[in-house]
Amino acid sequence: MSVIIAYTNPPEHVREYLEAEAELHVIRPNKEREKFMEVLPNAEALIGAGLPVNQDLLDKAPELRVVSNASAGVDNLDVDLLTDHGVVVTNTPAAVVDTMADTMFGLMIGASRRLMEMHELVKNGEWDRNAPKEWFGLNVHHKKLGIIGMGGIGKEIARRAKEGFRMEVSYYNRSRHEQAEKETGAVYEQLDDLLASSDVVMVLLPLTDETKHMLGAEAFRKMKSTAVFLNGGRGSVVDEQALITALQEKEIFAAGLDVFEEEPLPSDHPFFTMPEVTLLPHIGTGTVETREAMYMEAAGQCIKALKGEKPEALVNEKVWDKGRK
Ligand SMILES: NC(=O)C1=CN([C@@H]2O[C@H](COP(=O)(O)OP(=O)(O)OC[C@H]3O[C@@H](n4cnc5c(N)ncnc54)[C@H](OP(=O)(O)O)[C@@H]3O)[C@@H](O)[C@H]2O)C=CC1
Ligand SMILES: O=CC(=O)O
Repeated sequence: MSVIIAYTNPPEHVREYLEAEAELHVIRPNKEREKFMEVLPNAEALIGAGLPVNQDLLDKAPELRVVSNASAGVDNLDVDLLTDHGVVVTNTPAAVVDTMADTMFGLMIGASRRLMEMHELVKNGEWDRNAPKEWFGLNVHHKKLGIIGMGGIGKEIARRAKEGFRMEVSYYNRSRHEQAEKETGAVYEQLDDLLASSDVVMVLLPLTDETKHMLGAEAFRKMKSTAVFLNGGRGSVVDEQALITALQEKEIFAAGLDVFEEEPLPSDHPFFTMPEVTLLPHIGTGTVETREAMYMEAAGQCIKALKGEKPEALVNEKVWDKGRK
């Protein structure tokens, strides 16, 4: 079995695991184009994060049977196309959950309490008096959290918000998840109701044709003027220009973002001059332990699929029942 891992320096135990199971090629496709093109024709599996896999790549990889994304999001892949070609797609939903929940709480407190603004102010030597009221933020505890996208991450956040922060939690999702409601105490609401009543609106949606720009001007107009808006899903789920306008017009209080329509952010982006926006560099899962766990999960799922065993994190269920290569 020939496996490509598209990564600069995979963790040693991941490399050892894969080498014991397959002929492994460690390649950075963008930097080692020639080497990548050389091994693609025989590659049966591709492990990577954010690597676009489209018709062009498929044409060059006729033996490809598995694409294992070392991320929860799969918007870099044309999943329908891969399914049509009988290629199994997997991702890493288990490894990301807890660290993403940590990140979102960091963003929630950071944006609500204006922590980054205060940090800059102290570092700039502007703390020369008792903190005046103009520096105050908003409470998080006992407030209402509205989660949009009640998947693995949303569920963990709901649980912690209820138990740890004593928040009232509601959620909006494509389908209602009664089991998650029982487990976390979160309540299902229609999107408009959630937007109008939440103190913190948190987006954890995947990017798909349906979710692109799902949160736009109309959504921001419905929110409280004290609302804090957070996005940890994908940048393009939000109409960024509409968010900028909503913040400038003070339709909402603040925003905390880990993901953007264009990444990295272009140097002239309006967010850079907006103190009410807390920015992270798409680092929701960026801890040493979790990145390693993501690559290990991706490697495990990949080898399982190559051996014909059904992976737990199968993205394209359809391919398993019919026409898998
Ligand atoms: N910032 C970062 O570093 C990270 C970002 N992410 C992002 O977070 C996303 C969510 O991750 P995760 O919780 O693991 O994913 P899940 O697949 O577990 O959850 C996604 C949820 O979104 C819901 N959903 C999908 N489409 C719609 C829609 N059109 N309208 C309403 N709800 C919808 C799904 O509903 P249903 O149950 O009906 O399918 C599901 O409950 C990832 O796809 C990724 O983009 C993930 C990890 C790290
Ligand atoms: O953005 C990261 C992911 O896991 O998805």
